[in-house]
Amino acid sequence: MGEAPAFFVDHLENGQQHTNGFGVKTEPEHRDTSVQIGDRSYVIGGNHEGNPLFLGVQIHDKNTNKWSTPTVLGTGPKPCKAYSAIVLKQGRILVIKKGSASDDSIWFLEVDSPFVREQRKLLGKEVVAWSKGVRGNAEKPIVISGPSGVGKGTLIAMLMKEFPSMFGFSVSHTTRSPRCMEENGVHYHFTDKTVMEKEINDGKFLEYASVHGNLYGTSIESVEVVTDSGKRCILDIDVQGARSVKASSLDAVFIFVCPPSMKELEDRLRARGTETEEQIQKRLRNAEAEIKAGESSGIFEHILYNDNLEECYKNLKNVLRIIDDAPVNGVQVEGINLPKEHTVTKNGDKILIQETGEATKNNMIVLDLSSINGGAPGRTRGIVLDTIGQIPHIATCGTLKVDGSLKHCNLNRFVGPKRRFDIAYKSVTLLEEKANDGVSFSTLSPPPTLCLDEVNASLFLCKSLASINPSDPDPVMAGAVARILKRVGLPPLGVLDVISIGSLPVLAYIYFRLEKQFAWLDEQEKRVNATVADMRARGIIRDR
Ligand SMILES: Nc1ncnc2c1ncn2[C@@H]1O[C@H](COP(=O)(O)OP(=O)(O)OP(=O)(O)O)[C@@H](O)[C@H]1O
Ligand SMILES: Nc1nc2c(ncn2[C@@H]2O[C@H](COP(=O)(O)O)[C@@H](O)[C@H]2O)c(=O)[nH]1
Repeated sequence: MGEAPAFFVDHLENGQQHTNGFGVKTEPEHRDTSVQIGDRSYVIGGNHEGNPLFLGVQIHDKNTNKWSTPTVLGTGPKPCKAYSAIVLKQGRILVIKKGSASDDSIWFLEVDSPFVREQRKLLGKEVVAWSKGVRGNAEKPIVISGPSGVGKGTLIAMLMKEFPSMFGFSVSHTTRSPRCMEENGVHYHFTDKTVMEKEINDGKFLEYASVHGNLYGTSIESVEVVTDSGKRCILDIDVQGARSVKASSLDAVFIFVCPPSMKELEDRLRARGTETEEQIQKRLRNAEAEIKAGESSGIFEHILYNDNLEECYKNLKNVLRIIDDAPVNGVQVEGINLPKEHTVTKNGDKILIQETGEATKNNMIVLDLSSINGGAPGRTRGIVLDTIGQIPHIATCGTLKVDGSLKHCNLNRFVGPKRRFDIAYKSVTLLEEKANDGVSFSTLSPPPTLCLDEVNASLFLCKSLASINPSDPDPVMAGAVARILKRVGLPPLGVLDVISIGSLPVLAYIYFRLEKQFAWLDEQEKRVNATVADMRARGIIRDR
């Protein structure tokens, strides 16, 4: 039997009032939240440097007893009245806005992620980064690189024309002059070198590089704008930029486009007629190094050869596994509003959000972070939210004989209302799933709430909503059972183990009430034993 309890209920008390000596502007009815990571406390609340549109973040260092305001990268959430915060792996804090609209409630504050560490080094100052949580099956952004004139822009234009609701283009910044047909804000954000350098220093760029003598860069905002519109973001950037994005947490698909030959590349550049002879020569010189890097740097998962345009476009669509013109990026199937007043409980990658307050309906929501990807800069994608209603997720429950300790509990046979199981230590076999065949089963468990009042120990077999990793018991069920326990005023439970019914993984939760009511239990057991004996005689259950 697994060691129990394996489940840690870790209620974070939020809404603490902080005196930080730093003058965080907090409205009286607004509550700050503080989380501790190592020697640092991160206080989230109020507004950032007096700007009412940006949620404030302050850091308190225990060692120096000093407060500091970090440079905040990415667009953060707007302030609201209160937050829940939970420390996640990899230097990230999950921040849930209380009482916010469903598409604005889940945020991640990166305080020591690889991206933040990199930016801290680059900018030489304290940095934190926000990324918004995007629900649903979000597709990865796409980075397309290749030498100038190979046809990247042409391929991207074809893709956006055929699938207008699926893809959005990340509009880069550049210090080069616009070409005659180019529009500011559409093809590029044309900018001045000093302005762009300042913005780079302020941490506004996901990546930037000097390309063919000009500065080019992707601002964090450009990527966010596309992602927020529900589209899959395409970045047309050079190999240096692709390298930077690869090192970031954008988690993109990287595609490199090669020309059939240098001669053909030169012909295309000349035919385009947008560069002077000197610029063409420079671009061609750079092309050789780019192609070499593109083919051998390990950055790119896919290399496409753009000889015949139609063919190359078809290959691009194959690589992107495009099926139809459905919106793909972070589109919510249904909006689940998080309760205004709630507590959060963390177990592995799952966060249980339990409604609290006077008018509570006892709703519970599970925020599954096991499939998240991306992060700052940009969005954290792949969040799954599920609601848990009342008890029905507890499929079956029954009593078990306990000889005093969890380690020695003896799981005998258990008969459910319409199912028959053969329960042995750590395994449950579903014998039959139809009605009782005339065998009069006594269901050991009345509805769970009653059951808890009347027995000294109960085993709950809980159907899992999703597949269960044995080393990561599902907090959904733990939460559901915890709620029942709370209702009947009983202390927390321990997770017994993950077992399986056929191929269906279930969690077995055990509750001990080491006092009284043994008589009832004994009576129930007698009934069960009689039933089991009857079933064995009829060959319905078998011995293990
Ligand atoms: N397969 C192809 N065969 C012939 N011409 C092509 C092909 N693909 C693109 N072209 C042409 O080559 C020229 C360069 O293409 P495009 O502007 O798309 O290149 P690019 O890779 O985006 O260049 P840059 O990096 O400079 O923006 C365009 O005139 C385009 O019409
Ligand atoms: N690193 C980045 N490279 C970029 C970006 N936007 C465009 N580019 C690359 O620059 C060259 C030249 O572009 P052109 O429009 O002047 O022909 C091309 O290879 C682009 O891929 C950027 O934001 N970052």
